[in-house]
Amino acid sequence: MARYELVKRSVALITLTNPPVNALSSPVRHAIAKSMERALSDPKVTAVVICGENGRFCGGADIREFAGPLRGPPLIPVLDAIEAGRKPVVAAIEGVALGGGFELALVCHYRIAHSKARLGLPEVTLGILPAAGGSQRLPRLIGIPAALELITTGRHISAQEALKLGIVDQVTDQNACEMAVEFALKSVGKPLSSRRVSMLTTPCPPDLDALLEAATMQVKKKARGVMAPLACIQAVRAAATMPFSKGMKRESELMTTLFNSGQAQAFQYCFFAQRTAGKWTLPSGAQWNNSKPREIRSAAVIGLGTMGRGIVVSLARVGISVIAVESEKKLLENGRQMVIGMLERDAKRRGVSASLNLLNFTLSLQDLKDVDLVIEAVFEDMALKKRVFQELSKVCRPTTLLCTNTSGLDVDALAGVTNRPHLVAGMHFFSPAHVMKLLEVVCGPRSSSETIATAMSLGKKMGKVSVAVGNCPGFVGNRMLKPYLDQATFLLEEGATPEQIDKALEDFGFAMGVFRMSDLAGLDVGWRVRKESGLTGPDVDSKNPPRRRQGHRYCPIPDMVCEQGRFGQKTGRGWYMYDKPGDTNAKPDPLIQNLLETYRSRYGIQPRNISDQEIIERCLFVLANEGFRILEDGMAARPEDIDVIYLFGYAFPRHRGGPMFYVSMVGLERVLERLEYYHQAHPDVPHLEPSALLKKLVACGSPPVQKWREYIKTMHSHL
Ligand SMILES: CCCCCCCCCCCCCC(=O)CC(=O)SCCNC(=O)CCNC(=O)[C@H](O)C(C)(C)COP(=O)(O)OP(=O)(O)OC[C@H]1O[C@@H](n2cnc3c(N)ncnc32)[C@H](O)[C@@H]1OP(=O)(O)O
Ligand SMILES: NC(=O)C1=CN([C@@H]2O[C@H](COP(=O)(O)OP(=O)(O)OC[C@H]3O[C@@H](n4cnc5c(N)ncnc54)[C@H](O)[C@@H]3O)[C@@H](O)[C@H]2O)C=CC1
Repeated sequence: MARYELVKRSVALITLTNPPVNALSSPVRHAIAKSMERALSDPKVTAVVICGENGRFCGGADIREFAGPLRGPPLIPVLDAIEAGRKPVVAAIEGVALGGGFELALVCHYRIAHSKARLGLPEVTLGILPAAGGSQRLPRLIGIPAALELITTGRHISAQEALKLGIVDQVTDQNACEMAVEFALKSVGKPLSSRRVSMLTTPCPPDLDALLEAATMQVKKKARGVMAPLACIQAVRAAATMPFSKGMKRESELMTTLFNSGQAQAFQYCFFAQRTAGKWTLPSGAQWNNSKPREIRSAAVIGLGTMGRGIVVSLARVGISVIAVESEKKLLENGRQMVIGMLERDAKRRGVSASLNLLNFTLSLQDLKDVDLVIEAVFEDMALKKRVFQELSKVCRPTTLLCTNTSGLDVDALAGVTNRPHLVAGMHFFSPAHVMKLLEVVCGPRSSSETIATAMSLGKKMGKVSVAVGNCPGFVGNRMLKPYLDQATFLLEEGATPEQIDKALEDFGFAMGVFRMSDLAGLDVGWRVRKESGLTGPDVDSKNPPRRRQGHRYCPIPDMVCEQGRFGQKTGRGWYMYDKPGDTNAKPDPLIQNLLETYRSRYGIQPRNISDQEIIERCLFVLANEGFRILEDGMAARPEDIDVIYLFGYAFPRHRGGPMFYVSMVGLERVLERLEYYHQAHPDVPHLEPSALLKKLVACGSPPVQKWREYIKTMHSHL
């Protein structure tokens, strides 16, 4: 877990050896403590260098250990002993120094970093704070404003920035370990007291209170209801106002509170869920570690509308040459200008040059003969998409992968019109496609393992979090969204207002409630889908009983809003009103209140007071209930995949862990009981009926979410 060697006759070289990231597990902490004791007591040793094996200094605490009781030596005394030692200790930072790894570097007397190294205190992203002295030492080393920013955001910084801030003493392009040994030899005999960061006085700005207040306002606005950044600010205040030992006590108290809050568990669950999601499997036994992806050098995107443009940008910025196709000259020119503008802005932001030379624009599918992969993003119209796929099948070479960005149509039906159904899959991006991190990779029953491996790997290359899902209407994310949206509108019928529902969801942690979000996305999109699926329209409305469609309860209020030309922010009116089209500042609209009152009185609905608790339960329990059905149907492999989809595609608050983790924390028994209650009250809403899997899990004693997979015995697994 750590190797000890004597180099240059007098330098003890301690190498952390815990792949893949040299995390500070219990055996590693033990090995560091023992190695330091040995180095400090050996008269031959005049200096010490600490480094990590395989070019990675240290990725911090072993996060898996947070789930159990502390074993082995605690980290703080191990670190204190390094700092207090009478021989100079140099950290040789290659790869990463994160969290506890950064704190380990901070107790060393000198820090040498490789130019490609990245440093940071990402604890806040795990729902905790740097509690091995990081919150107390960093402000002493670099001052309050810089430390506050790094600790409250968890941002990773480059070696160059670390040098500028005074965190590292030297940056090198050569072997950092060898440089550190040379450096250590030169530092022998120099006084160490000024190198012990805990002994420094925190440089305290005169406007400390105002600074901390501004930081508090900022994190409250950015991360509603999240405790960790606020605790980080309090810890930094302690570093500014207390002696080191008292500050350490405060740091530990704050850590204990966070550890016991439930939020830390949610964040840590998210960390592992994100990594688990990449580990896809297919019923054939093919999976992530036994299937080889193809290399994609060239691609084509068909349709340069909202989605196509972002997809072109996502591909081009990772060096893939793209042919973009439109149906008309004017649309092609418009799309071209939009894509170039987006790529230029993106490149400027990242400080690189825009890869415009990778782009080609055309009106003819004939130009796609030689591309490795195609992503179709034309209108959501099955007949049109089938025509495009038939044409592609004729034009593209037989090995070209054909993917669709459909948000919910049958991918296998598209595969069926081609001469290569095994090379067809869904690549479902989220809007805006060059910004949103989620990619649902839709595995049709005939998609080959190579096709899925390639789509997943291309997603990763584009910086997306890719999740493999089965082929069912709406796939995973949009399939779950429908019952959630339905509940929100049913609550409007029953007496709630858009503002009240949004506030309840925003207090829960969503950055935007469902109605504000719908105004941003555009209400016409859903309206078109409802019209196309026969749920609304003059013909349908006149032939169906009011407030019922296809045998179930139906709320026509969203259609009525659209009929008034209220499509959301873009028209300056939607569920809210805006000063002008395109404005983002949503204000309650008396016309919507009127519409709701008239509607209720027309149907004889007596409005009632609806509590925030009911809003949260009905919207979110029904969301998770559909998630259980998706697991039963085998359309998602595990609850973690559903949570990742909601975290990255629908901005579910991370401190709640995702819909499935959230209900597991509420308690499955309680969720079942409330769904039964609401279903009894609304028997014409089938989505409220508790799913068989939820009932089964409760009957089996409500196991933790990580164990649900053992209980999901699907008849027809699609993944
Ligand atoms: C009642 C309680 C009271 C409490 C009292 C208070 C006293 C407490 C005192 C001391 C506490 C000390 C706490 C501490 O030290 C805090 C920390 O250090 S928290 C950890 C901070 N570090 C991080 O957040 C880094 C996380 N990792 C990453 O960001 C990336 O993995 C990294 C950039 C390092 C590498 O990225 P990449 O190459 O893309 O690889 P992967 O991300 O895919 O990871 C590969 C593999 O490794 C696993 N892994 C990564 N980091 C860790 C880790 N820190 N611990 C465990 N495992 C880790 C990752 O899961 C992957 O494995 P899979 O099997 O694929 O999942
Ligand atoms: N808008 C969204 O938020 C999301 C949409 N999607 C899906 O992405 C696809 C595209 O959606 P949007 O970009 O929103 O639609 P859009 O209407 O903005 O763009 C579609 C584009 O396709 C072009 N097009 C139509 N037929 C064509 C043809 N034969 N050849 C070349 N170009 C053609 C149109 O001219 C138009 O520019 C749909 O399947 C949609 O369901 C998926 C995720 C999110």
